[in-house]
Amino acid sequence: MERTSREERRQGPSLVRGKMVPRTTYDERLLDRRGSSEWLHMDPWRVLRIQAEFVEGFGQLADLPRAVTVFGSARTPGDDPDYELGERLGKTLARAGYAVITGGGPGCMEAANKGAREAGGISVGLGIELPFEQKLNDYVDLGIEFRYFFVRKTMFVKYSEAFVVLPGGFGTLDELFEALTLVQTRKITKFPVVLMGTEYWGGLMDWINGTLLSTGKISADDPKLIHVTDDPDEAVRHIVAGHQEAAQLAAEASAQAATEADVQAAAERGGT
Ligand SMILES: CC(C)=CCNc1ncnc2c1ncn2[C@@H]1O[C@H](COP(=O)(O)O)[C@@H](O)[C@H]1O
Repeated sequence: MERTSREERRQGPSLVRGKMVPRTTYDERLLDRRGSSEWLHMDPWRVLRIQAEFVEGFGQLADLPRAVTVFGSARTPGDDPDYELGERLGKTLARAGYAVITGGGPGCMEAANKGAREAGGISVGLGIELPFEQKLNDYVDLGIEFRYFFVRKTMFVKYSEAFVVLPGGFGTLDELFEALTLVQTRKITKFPVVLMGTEYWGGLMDWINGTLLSTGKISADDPKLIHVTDDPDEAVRHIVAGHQEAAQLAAEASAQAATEADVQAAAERGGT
C-alpha cells in the first residue's frame, strides 16, 4: 500500500490531505470576527455543525461505563518518568473498572491510553482538530475527533466521574481550572480532582494555599477540592472513596425525602 507523505488533517469524520487541508481550523474560523462580514452571516449555519458534533459525541459515548478523564502534557516523551506515571495510572484506573478518557493526543494522553489498554480496560480518545498534522494515538480504542474545543470539553465532563491531571502546560491548566470552577460553582457535584506529581504541582498548590487564600480569592474549603499525590493507587482510592461518599449522601437524601413524604401523607390522612 502506498504511504502518503502529504499533509493530512482529520476534520470530524472527514480526512483531508494535501491541497485540501485548509489554512485555518473550524475553531479559528468560528472565533475570528475580523475580515469580511460574510463570515458572520454564516454563523447561524455553523450552529448546525456544532449541534451535529454534540449529537455525534453523545451518541458514541452514551454506553460508556463509568469513566475517569486523564489530562496531561502533549509533549511528554516516551522515556520521561511522567509518561511511565501516566501508563501506571491508566492501568490502575482500568483495573479499578474505570474507562480511561484522554484528549487522544501524544505524551501523557498516549501514556494513559496505553496503560488502560494494556490492562484490558476501555481506552477512549477525544481528539481535536489542530492547525498542524495530528492523529489519535495508537492506544485509543474508541476515538472521536472534534472540530470545536468547547464541544469536546463538554464530553470530558459529561462522560467522566473524576479528573486526574498529570504534569502539563497551558492546555492541562485550562482543563484543570475549568473542572475546579465547575465543582466550586456546583455545576458538577462530588467530582474528585487529583493532581499527579507532588513536586511538579507543589508551586501551584503553594500559590493556591498562600496568595489565593490569603487575599480571599477562594474560600477556605476550596483547596480541599484538589488531591495531590505521586501514587496511582492513592489517586484511585481517593476517586473511589469520593464516589462512595457521594452514593451514600444520595441514598441518605432519598431516604430523608421518603420519610418526609410519609410524614406528610400521614398528616394529610389524619387531617381528613
Ligand atoms: C505536540 C502537540 C503540541 C500536540 C498537540 N496535540 C494535542 N492533541 C490532543 N489534545 C491536546 C493536544 N494539545 C493539547 N491538548 C489538550 O490539552 C492538554 C495538554 O495541553 P498541554 O500540552 O498541557 O498544553 C491535553 O489534556 C489535551 O486535552
